[in-house]
Amino acid sequence: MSGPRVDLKVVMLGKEYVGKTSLVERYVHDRFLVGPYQNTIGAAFVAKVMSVGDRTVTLGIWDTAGSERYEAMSRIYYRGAKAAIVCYDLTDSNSFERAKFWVKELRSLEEGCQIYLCGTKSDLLEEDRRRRRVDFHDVQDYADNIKAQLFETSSKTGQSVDELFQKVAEDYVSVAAFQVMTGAPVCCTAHPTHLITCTHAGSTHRTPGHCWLCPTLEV
Ligand SMILES: Nc1nc2c(ncn2[C@@H]2O[C@H](COP(=O)(O)OP(=O)(O)OP(=O)(O)O)[C@@H](O)[C@H]2O)c(=O)[nH]1
Repeated sequence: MSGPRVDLKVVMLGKEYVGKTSLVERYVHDRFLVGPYQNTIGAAFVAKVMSVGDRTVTLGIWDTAGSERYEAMSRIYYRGAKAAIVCYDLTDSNSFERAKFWVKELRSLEEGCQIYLCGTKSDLLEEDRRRRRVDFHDVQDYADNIKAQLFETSSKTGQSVDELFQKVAEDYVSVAAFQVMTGAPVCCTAHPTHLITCTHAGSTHRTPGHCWLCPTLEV
């Protein structure tokens, strides 16, 4: 892959057991792990390089723990994220309430973060439509209201998983292109010392900010 490099921090949020880790596993390793459920502790990080047109995009994905016990930690991980994939389980209405909680929080604390709502485990509905507990049209209305995009995915079959992450990257690249045109700060790459190099209107300078590799550090 060639072309200008773009780094994009993405955070996965949502109630425990909704399938955040499985979504990342399917996208990054194209696999679905069977076996006993293992909850995420704190958060896990994985990077995936992909392309959008002539751009090389490195997605730095933070998979947070859904358990409310780790709620305070999740806040650390979404700081500076440019995209949040807020997951809920299509067969669990409570998980959608929890998704709304995260949306509210992101909207008030992380304004620059684009939100993607993701209804998970769609394969379970293929097996039995009556298992759906979150209505598609209700969520679509909600998504329109909060200016989010909506996907329904299955990590088991892979349905719409690549499309979701591809859209996240494409949206970010087009926002960055718009910022180049308007002269707004655009492309921040992590510096080894955790300082941020910011390319702004053609000149490169170091500026305070968050390192997408290390969300806890502020300089
Ligand atoms: N049928 C089906 N099961 C899924 C799917 N995605 C996840 N699961 C199952 O749901 C359970 C929870 O999945 P995880 O990916 O660990 O959920 P999580 O949201 O990361 O959970 P926490 O780490 O606790 O926040 C596991 O038993 C998965 O196998 C899916 O698309 N279809």
